[in-house]
Amino acid sequence: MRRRAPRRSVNVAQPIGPVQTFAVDGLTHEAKGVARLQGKVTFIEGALPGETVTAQVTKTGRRFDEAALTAIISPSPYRVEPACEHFSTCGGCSYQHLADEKQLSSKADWLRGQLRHLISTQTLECLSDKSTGYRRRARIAIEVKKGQVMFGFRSKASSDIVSIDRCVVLTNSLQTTFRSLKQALSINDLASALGHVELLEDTKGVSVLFRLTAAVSEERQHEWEEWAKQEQVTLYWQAPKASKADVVAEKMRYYDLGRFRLRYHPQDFIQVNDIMNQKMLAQAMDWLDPTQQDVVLDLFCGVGNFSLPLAQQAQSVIGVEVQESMVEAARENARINGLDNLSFVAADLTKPIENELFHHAITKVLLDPPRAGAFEFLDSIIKIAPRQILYVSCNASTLARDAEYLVAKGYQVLRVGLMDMFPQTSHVESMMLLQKKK
Ligand SMILES: C[S@@+](CC[C@H](N)C(=O)[O-])C[C@H]1O[C@@H](n2cnc3c(N)ncnc32)[C@H](O)[C@@H]1O
Ligand code: SF4
Repeated sequence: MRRRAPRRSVNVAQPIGPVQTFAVDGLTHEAKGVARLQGKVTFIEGALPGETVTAQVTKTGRRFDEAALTAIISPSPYRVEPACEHFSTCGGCSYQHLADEKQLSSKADWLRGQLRHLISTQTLECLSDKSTGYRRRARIAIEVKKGQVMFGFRSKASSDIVSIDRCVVLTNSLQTTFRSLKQALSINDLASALGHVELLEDTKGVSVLFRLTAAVSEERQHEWEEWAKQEQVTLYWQAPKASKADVVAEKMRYYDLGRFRLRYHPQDFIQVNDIMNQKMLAQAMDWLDPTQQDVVLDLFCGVGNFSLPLAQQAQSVIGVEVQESMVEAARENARINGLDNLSFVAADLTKPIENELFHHAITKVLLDPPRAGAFEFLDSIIKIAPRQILYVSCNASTLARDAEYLVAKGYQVLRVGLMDMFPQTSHVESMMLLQKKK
C-alpha cells in the first residue's frame, strides 16, 4: 500500500532532482534512512530500513546525497504512528516513527559499533523505561513573530522555532503547565520580553523559570506571580544578562532518591529522566558494588546524585565538581541526609589537580563527565590506580576514546550497558565497568 510521506516542515531544502525509487537498507544514528542509488549513498529523512520509498534528492555531494521522502511504497513492519503531531517538523525527537523495541536495538547496534575495538565478548545490557511522559525538565524557546507567539523547540530543518501545542515526552504535570502557560502567554505581552522558559518538575512540584531578554515592570511580574499561585507552580525570574547566582536561590529545589533528599538550585544539572536515573543508580551500585573497604572517588559529582548512595555502602566517598555552588549543595545534601563519610572538592577536572586527592587510598572511581569526556583527567586516574572504574557517559565517542586509553594503560572492560534516558531521540547514554588487570 502506497502511503503519502509525513508532512514536512516549510523549511525543508528544495528538490533538485526527479522523484526516484529507493530501497532503504540502513539507519543513521540521527534516524535517517540509508539507501544506495547506482552505488551512491543517499540519506533519506523519515525512511526506515526494509522500506521501499520514493524520494527526491535535495542536496548532492561527492560522497553522498540527501533526499526528501515523497512516498512510502512498502512500509517497514516497525513503522509506527508518531505519538506527537509535531514530529515531522519539531527537532526535539527523531525516532517517533520507529517502534520502541527497534529504537532500542538500533541504539544498541550503534553503541556496539562505537565501542567495537573495546568489546567483543561482552553482551550489551540494556536499561529502559516508558518512552513518553519522562522528561522532568525542558527548555522552551519563545519568539514573537508578526504578532504571533512562537513557543516550542527548534525545527528539524532550521534554527526556526516550531510552535507546539503539546509535547508528549514531558511528564504529565509539565504537560499541564505547558498548556496553561501557552494560553497565558498568548494573551499577555510578556512573551516579547522572553528568550526561553524552563519547565522543571521534582519532588517539590513544578517550577517555571522565565529567562528575560528585556526588563519587565513590577506590575507585570505581579500578574505572573498570581498566575503561578493559581497554577501551583514556583516562579523564578532571570533578568537580562543575569547569571545563575542572581536567580533567587532561597527557593532551592529538591528531588527524592530512595531515602535521600537532594537539594539543588533550579539551574543546576539534574538527571532529566527521574525513573531512568533511579534505574541507573541501582545498576551503578550493583556493578561497582562498594563495600566498607572501599574509598570511592565520584568525579563530576554534581549535587551528589551518585555520591550519597555510594556513601551508604562505602567506607567513604570524595566527590569532585567544578561548580562551587553545586559543591556547597552536595555538602549540604550529605549533612541533611545524615552522612558523615563524604567530602567534596571544587575543582576543574580538565586542569591538573592539587595533590590532596592522591593522599587518599582510593579503591574505586565513578565518573560521569559532560559530553566532552574526561581525557584530561585520565592520567590522574591512572596514577590513583583504582581497582575499578565505572564510567557513565552521555557521548559514546568520547567514552570510546577514554576507555581505549584506560585499556592501553592496564584496564580491561568488564561490563557495558546502554541506558535509554531519552527515548524518541537519538541520544545514547551508556555505562562501562573497567577493572585493573592483575
Ligand atoms: C553529566 S553531569 C553529572 C552530574 C552528577 N553525576 C549527576 O548524576 O547528577 C556532569 C557534571 O560535571 C560538572 N562538570 C562539567 N565540567 C567539569 C569540569 N571541567 N570539572 C569538574 N566538573 C565538571 C557539571 O557541572 C555537572 O555537574
Ligand atoms: S520534543 Fe515534544 S513536541 Fe517535539 S517532537 Fe518530541 S514530543 Fe513532539
